Amino acid sequence: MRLFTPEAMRRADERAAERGYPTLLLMEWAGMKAARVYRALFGEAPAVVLAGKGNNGGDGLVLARHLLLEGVGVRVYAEEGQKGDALLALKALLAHGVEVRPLEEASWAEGEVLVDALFGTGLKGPLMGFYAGLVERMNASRLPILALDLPSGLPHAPQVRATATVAFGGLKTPHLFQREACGRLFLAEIGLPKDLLEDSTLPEVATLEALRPLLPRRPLTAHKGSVGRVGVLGGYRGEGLLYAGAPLLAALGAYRMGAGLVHLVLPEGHPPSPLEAVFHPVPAPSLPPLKVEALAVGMGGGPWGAAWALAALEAGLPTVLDADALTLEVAEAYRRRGLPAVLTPHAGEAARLLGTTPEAVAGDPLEAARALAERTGLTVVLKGAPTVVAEGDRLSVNPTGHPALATGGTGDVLSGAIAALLAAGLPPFEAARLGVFLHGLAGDLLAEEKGIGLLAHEVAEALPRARRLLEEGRVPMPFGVV
Ligand SMILES: NC(=O)C1=CN([C@@H]2O[C@H](COP(=O)(O)OP(=O)(O)OC[C@H]3O[C@@H](n4cnc5c(N)ncnc54)[C@H](O)[C@@H]3O)[C@@H](O)[C@H]2O)[C@H](O)CC1
Ligand SMILES: [K+]
Repeated sequence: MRLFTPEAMRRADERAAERGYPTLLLMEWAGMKAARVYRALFGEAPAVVLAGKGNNGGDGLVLARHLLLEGVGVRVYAEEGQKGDALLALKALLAHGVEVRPLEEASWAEGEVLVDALFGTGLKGPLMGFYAGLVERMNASRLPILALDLPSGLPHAPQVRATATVAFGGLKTPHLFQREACGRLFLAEIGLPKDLLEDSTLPEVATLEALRPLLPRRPLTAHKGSVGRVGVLGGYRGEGLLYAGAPLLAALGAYRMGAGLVHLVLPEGHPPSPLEAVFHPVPAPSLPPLKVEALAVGMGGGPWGAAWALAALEAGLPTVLDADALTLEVAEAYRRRGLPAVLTPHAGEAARLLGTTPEAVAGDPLEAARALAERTGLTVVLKGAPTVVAEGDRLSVNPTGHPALATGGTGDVLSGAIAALLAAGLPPFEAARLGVFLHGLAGDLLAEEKGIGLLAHEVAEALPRARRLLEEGRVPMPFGVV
């Protein structure tokens, strides 16, 4: 599945029109499907439709007609000046004898549901004046709001804070990156030809269908040396012992993602855990002989982070570079050796590597991940909500994951999990997408059971369940499809 920018969606629309597809049909399906979602969420509750003069407003006028036909009370306030399909939608509604009042008179009462059909993908710049005021009044009303296509105002502020949003045709960037404003998310298929939705120049939204075939198969004859062994190099022994748990959590992540054996290379005196690992205490960052197929490097390394990474380079293996191993010098060394390496920065680390601010990275994570992949020539996992995976000109946005994952050590578990998939033979882009998806799903499963307050080792423990759900094709979609 692809992630659209408003421009890309408009392009798909235009190409359908060029082929002779009547765009009024798209609007009819959009309004009809949105009315279906409305009924499922709000039943018989009366609607107040607030419609702009563009096609987003047109969708709202179609929805109003469908609700009316189903016997739901509807009051419509619309801006003047409809053209094209939106004008036809207005005429169809008026033919039913509905009174359409000026938007300036919009008011509502307890028990009603607001339908936000003010602006969709055609919005240019932030809302001001009357529209900003209207959106603020809608949000202050405390009534449920169903947003059509996009909560009006997105991607800027102010914006409608919707109870639910129905995306038409495809998900657009704000649906995943400004999720909070969207409430419950639904994706409505509106009849666009499928090939127009499969534009390979657009980022991917990672789905069950795309990731399931990547899961490494485990034959009956498997043994611990045949399913992928991982080496974890990290930890620091100097002034204080920082993040002593980090490499141990990476080892857990690797084991729970199916590694046959995990070797832990740690500073002498480091607590040895988990019991299942093979320990290699060393006085300073170095690479003992290891029989492994992939490495995870840097966790808890502190001032030793880059030294661990440069020592690990000699193994010539696929490697996950995390935390303190994330420097431009290290990335350049891996690129020059032509080694498949996966960098796993959060926004702060990515900003440091790109020479910008964490706010700039958080403001456009797709672009930041792409730029970092270009700058380093490596695979980048930019951790966030949502996490973005970038390699060359490929971008993948991960739809799983829960705010409960925002806790110490979950990133270390992720690095170990990706290393296990590299060790099992997956190429870096595939290992990263699959690891990120399952790690997020493990968080979703746990958060549903326990709520906020997860521990990173519990996320590792939930990885096998996430993997099984994916294997069986039973991963719940993070959005409804109508
Ligand atoms: N996905 C699809 O294939 C389909 C989507 N549909 C819907 O159409 C809208 C996009 O419609 P468009 O007419 O291009 O734009 P809008 O309705 O979002 O708004 C245009 C309207 O707004 C004015 N405007 C722009 N910026 C501002 C601003 N900052 N302040 C005030 N006014 C502004 C502009 O002048 C226009 O008048 C899409 O989201 C879907 O909902 C189709 O229905 C079917 C196919
Ligand atoms: K809208």
